[in-house]
Amino acid sequence: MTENTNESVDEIMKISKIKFYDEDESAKRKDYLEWEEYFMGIAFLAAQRSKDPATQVGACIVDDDKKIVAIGYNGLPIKCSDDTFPWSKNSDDPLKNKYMYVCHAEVNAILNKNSIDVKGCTLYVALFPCNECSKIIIQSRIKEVVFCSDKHAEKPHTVASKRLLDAAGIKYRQFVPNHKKIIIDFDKINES
Ligand SMILES: Nc1ccn([C@H]2C[C@H](O)[C@@H](COP(=O)(O)O)O2)c(=O)n1
Repeated sequence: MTENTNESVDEIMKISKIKFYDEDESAKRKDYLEWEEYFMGIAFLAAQRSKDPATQVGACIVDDDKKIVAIGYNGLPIKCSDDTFPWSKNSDDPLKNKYMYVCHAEVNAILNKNSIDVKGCTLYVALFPCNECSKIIIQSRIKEVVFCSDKHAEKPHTVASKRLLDAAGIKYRQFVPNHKKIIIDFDKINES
């Protein structure tokens, strides 16, 4: 009985290693994007839609089946013209700065979801979420945040944000890419 079982395990192991092709000539491509690079790449691509001249942020929300359920980037609310509201950040008059008006990428992604909800999903975002976004991340029951940059780690809005996420038991971790750059070349498809 034991012998038979071991034999079948050996058989399965052999079958799982069978290659139906010549290894050198037809193996799969090696420098494909890992899932996390793909999701963060989508977030960075979405950021290119942002009209903010200083900082473009994108977010991509993914469910447990690795399906993208939401994408967003930082921008003005619907019907608030990109050409009417200010994009500056250093005016002494707060009403002349963008901060009063811009919706953050994370919030836009959550509001634009194409699923019923984002419960249990993972949020990929270029910049660590601020405290206001974290409140909404928590309330929408996102389970994990993967961020690229934490360049505002010392600022109160990031410190507060981490306190909120920690209290709510939401995990967050920094994205570690294999590829430092992803290039989109619209001409490449015409090659070979
Ligand atoms: N997690 C974040 C952080 C920032 N944003 C947006 C909000 C502004 O449009 C811009 C930040 O402006 P800055 O002061 O860096 O010029 O990025 C976001 O969407 N998500």
